[in-house]
Order: sequence, then structure tokens, then C-alpha cells
Amino acid sequence: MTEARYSPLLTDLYELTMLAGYFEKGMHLTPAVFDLFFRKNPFHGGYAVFAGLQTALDYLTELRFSEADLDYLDSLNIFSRPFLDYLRNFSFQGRVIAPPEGTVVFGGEPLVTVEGRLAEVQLVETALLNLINFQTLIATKAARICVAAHPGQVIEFGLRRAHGPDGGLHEARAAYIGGARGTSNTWAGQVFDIPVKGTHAHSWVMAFPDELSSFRAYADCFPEHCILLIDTYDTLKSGIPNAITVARELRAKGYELLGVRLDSGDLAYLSKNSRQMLDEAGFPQVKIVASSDLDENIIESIRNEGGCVDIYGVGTKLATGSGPGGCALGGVYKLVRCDGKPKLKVTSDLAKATLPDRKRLLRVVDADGQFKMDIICRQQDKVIPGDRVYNPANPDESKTIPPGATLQEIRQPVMDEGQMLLEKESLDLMADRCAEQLQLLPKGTLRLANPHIYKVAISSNLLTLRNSLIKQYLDKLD
Ligand SMILES: Nc1ncnc2c1ncn2[C@@H]1O[C@H](COP(=O)(O)OP(=O)(O)OP(=O)(O)O)[C@@H](O)[C@H]1O
Ligand SMILES: O=P(O)(O)OC[C@H]1O[C@H](OP(=O)(O)OP(=O)(O)O)[C@H](O)[C@@H]1O
Ligand SMILES: O=C(O)c1cccnc1
Repeated sequence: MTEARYSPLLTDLYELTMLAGYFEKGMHLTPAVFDLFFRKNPFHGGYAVFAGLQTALDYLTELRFSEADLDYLDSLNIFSRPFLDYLRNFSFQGRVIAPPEGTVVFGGEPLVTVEGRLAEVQLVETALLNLINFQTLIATKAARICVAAHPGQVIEFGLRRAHGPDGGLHEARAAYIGGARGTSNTWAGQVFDIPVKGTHAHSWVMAFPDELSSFRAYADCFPEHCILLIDTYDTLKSGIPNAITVARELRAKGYELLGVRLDSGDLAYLSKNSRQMLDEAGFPQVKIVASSDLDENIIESIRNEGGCVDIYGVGTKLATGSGPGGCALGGVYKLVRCDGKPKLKVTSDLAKATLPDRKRLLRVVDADGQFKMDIICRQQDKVIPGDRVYNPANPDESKTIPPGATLQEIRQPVMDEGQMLLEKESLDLMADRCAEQLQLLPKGTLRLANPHIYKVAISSNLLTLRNSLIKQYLDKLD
């Protein structure tokens, strides 16, 4: 597996100017800790699927400034020679704590914590957000689509509408983690070892004098991998009868037609009728693939109408992460500790206040393995069943951790002194983790509209620390 390489200039200019400023003021070696998190689950949904970590770790491992990078920075006439010399020897030597990819996570939870010298942990803000926001958004979208399609499969068809080549590459990666079983993107197949799949376009059919000869030609070229697009002229009057003719001809030669694809019209009605016609002709094994601007809601609607689709090809809306709430994940990266002191961004809206200091993220799991709630606590806290925990946005609301529950650490150190601590995981392992965890969520969390809100609480020690820091800041203002 060869991962894409990134420039150290994949950053906002202000990271570099702050870094230069910290260097000039002698603060660049000050110890600091940042948390990466998002506030609200994407798509107004009940959960998110964490993705993009390995891409981020590869970026951190390879972060070096070349002479060409330094020449470019020099040409901006902003940076001093001593600072550019400092960058020449720069590498990321920090520590990273994160959940494994494919973990189901929720708004407000610290996902990636980056600890190190102020210089290095500040510099990487933009790139980490860029890499993790996008893949987490797409993995979440894929999970929503796959949950709606289950037991039908989902194949990712989005490259042509993705946001650029890199967007197309990494959305395919994230979609696979979220549950897509393949991609049409051949480059993603090569880079990430994702199964590549596909059918053919309308142009194939139109390039021949008629539909039947186009199907015959395709079956002749690919007798073992033949899926025919049947909606170019008339799905039920021409596409399906011609596909059945070719299926018979293939069978006579010892092959079976793999499938047909519908790409327009009422996909519930057409898939039901196609299924019936194929079954009556003796081809119950032929799979029905559907595409055409699909997303989780349309798939749910097709299924509610009794549609007979086996495989959903989903492009634009998956690749671009489109849906309610906007097509971007609003992850942020906030300073939570600096020079040995916990830090907090004060705001009148408690839901927006950051959670200070180093923290742990725990999952409360019942005797059946079901997830009950998550808890954010201070690093040194001893949280046990029976403790009271608090709603961070409204601390008047509290809950008791059920006695008998188990507390599991969601995150682990994945990098120390700039070195990866764990073996790279396969995408299959991440996808299995995601599928397994989605099953363990409370009923209703997976609902597309108005989902059950999974509880994320904070420990009493963390609440006390946050309250005392808010008080300190307000006292200073007075
Ligand atoms: N049974 C269904 N329930 C809900 N939505 C459906 C169903 N079948 C199809 N759709 C959706 O309806 C829309 C159909 O759009 P539209 O009629 O513009 O295109 P089309 O059928 O592909 O035709 P054309 O290719 O001629 O533009 C698509 O977004 C498709 O996903
Ligand atoms: O609808 P999406 O979810 O984005 O899925 C991808 C779409 O891309 C193709 O259409 P396009 O019109 O680009 O090419 P075609 O001529 O092969 O249909 C395909 O037929 C799907 O409809
Ligand atoms: O293989 C397909 O059917 C395919 C690939 C990309 C986009 N739409 C369809």
C-alpha cells in the first residue's frame, strides 16, 4: 500500500507565522497539548465514524521542509533566516492519542490529542483538520448509506463528481471504512487495496447499432464479469428482454450473467419488475444494481416500497458528503494545555466551551456489550460505575454510570516522539470495527431523521476544573 505524500506547506499561512512568532519569542519549545474534535454529528445524524488517522500519521511522519519549500518561504519576505534554518532541521517529534479508524464517535469528544512542543503541535493543525474532517465526514456518510442499504451492498461510484483527484482518492478510502464494498476508482484500488468494481456506461450501448448487439459484445469480451446497463432505451420493454437473451447465450457457453444495472426512473418499480422477469426466465442469480443520484434517504424509500436492489452504486452524494448540515465536517483543533497549565476557550455558550487539559475518553458498555454512553474525564481521574457524570452543555443534568457496566478506553497512544507505535491496520479491519460498533449502539441512534441522542458526559473532576478556569477568567475580567 503506497500512501499519498503531502507537502509541509499543506497548511494555512498563519500556522507558519505563529510558528515563526513562537520561535522569535523563545516559546517554540514550550510543551503544549491540542485536541481535535467536532461539535455536532454530521448530517444531523446520531453518530460519526472516525477516519483519516493513518493518512494523518503518514503526514506527521514525513513532515520535513525541502530546500525548495524553504526557498519558497524565503521568497515571501516574511520569515527570518534563523527561523528558516530552524525549519530546515524540523521534524514532528510529538505524541498522538486517537481512536482506531472505524470507531463510532460523537460530537464533543476529543478525538485526536496532539502533545509536544508548541511549534510542532501548532504547525500541524490545518493538515490534521483537512485530513480527518474529510475522511470522517465521508466514512459517516458511507455508514449511513450502508445501514440504509443493508443487506444490500454499496459500491462507491463518485470519482467523477468528487472534489478533485485527492478528494476522489481519499473519499474512496473513507467510504470503504464506512462500509462500501468496493470502488470504481482504480487509483484508490491500487493505493489502498480496495476491491475495484464496475459495469459499463450508456456510451457503450450507444456506440453499437442496437442494444442487443452492445450487450452481446460486452458479454463476449467479459463473459465472467458481465453486468449490463439496461435503461438506455426502455428498461422493461428492451433492456431486460435483451439482457435475458444474452444471459441464455452466456449460459449455453457455460457462464452466468452477473447482473443488470438500472440508472433512471422509479428504481423500486423497475427493480421489482426486473426481478420478476429475470426470475421467470430462470435467472434468479442475476443481481440488480441500481444507481442514479442515490443517498441514504432514497435507498430507504426504495426499500420501503419493496424494491429488489441487491447492489447500490452511489456516487455524487457519497463522494461529496452532501446532506443536511452542509457538506463539511466542522472539526476544530483547540489548545487545552500549555506550559504545564490547563487552557480553556471561554464562551457564553457552554456547548461551545472547550474541555481543558489532558483527557481520557471512555465508553460505558453493558453486560451484553451494548454501548450505553461515553464519558470524558481528566487523565488522572478514576471513573467507576456508580459515579455521577454531567452533561457538558448543561451540567444541571447528570446521570449515574450503571453499576455492573464496564468502562472501555476509546483512544490509545498511536505515536510517540514522532514514531508510529502500532502496525498499520488494514482497511478491512477498520470496516469490520465500524460495522460491529454500529450494531452495538442504542436502538434509534442509527435512525436517519431525528435520531436518538447518544449521551456524552463529563466527569465531576473535569466539570470542576472547567468551572474553576471559567471563574478565574471572569475574575480577571472584573
Ligand atoms: N423509488 C424511489 N423512491 C425515491 N426516489 C427514487 C426512487 N426511484 C428513483 N428515485 C430518485 O428519483 C430521482 C429521479 O430523478 P430524475 O427523474 O431527474 O432522473 P432519472 O429517472 O434518472 O431520469 P433521467 O436519466 O431521464 O434524467 C433520482 O434522484 C433517483 O435516485
Ligand atoms: O448518480 P451518482 O450517485 O452520482 O452515481 C454515478 C453516476 O455516474 C454515472 O452517470 P453519468 O451520467 O456520469 O454517466 P453514464 O453515461 O455512464 O450514465 C452513473 O450512471 C451514475 O448515474
Ligand atoms: O461502473 C459503473 O457502473 C459506474 C462507474 C462510475 C460511475 N457510474 C457508474
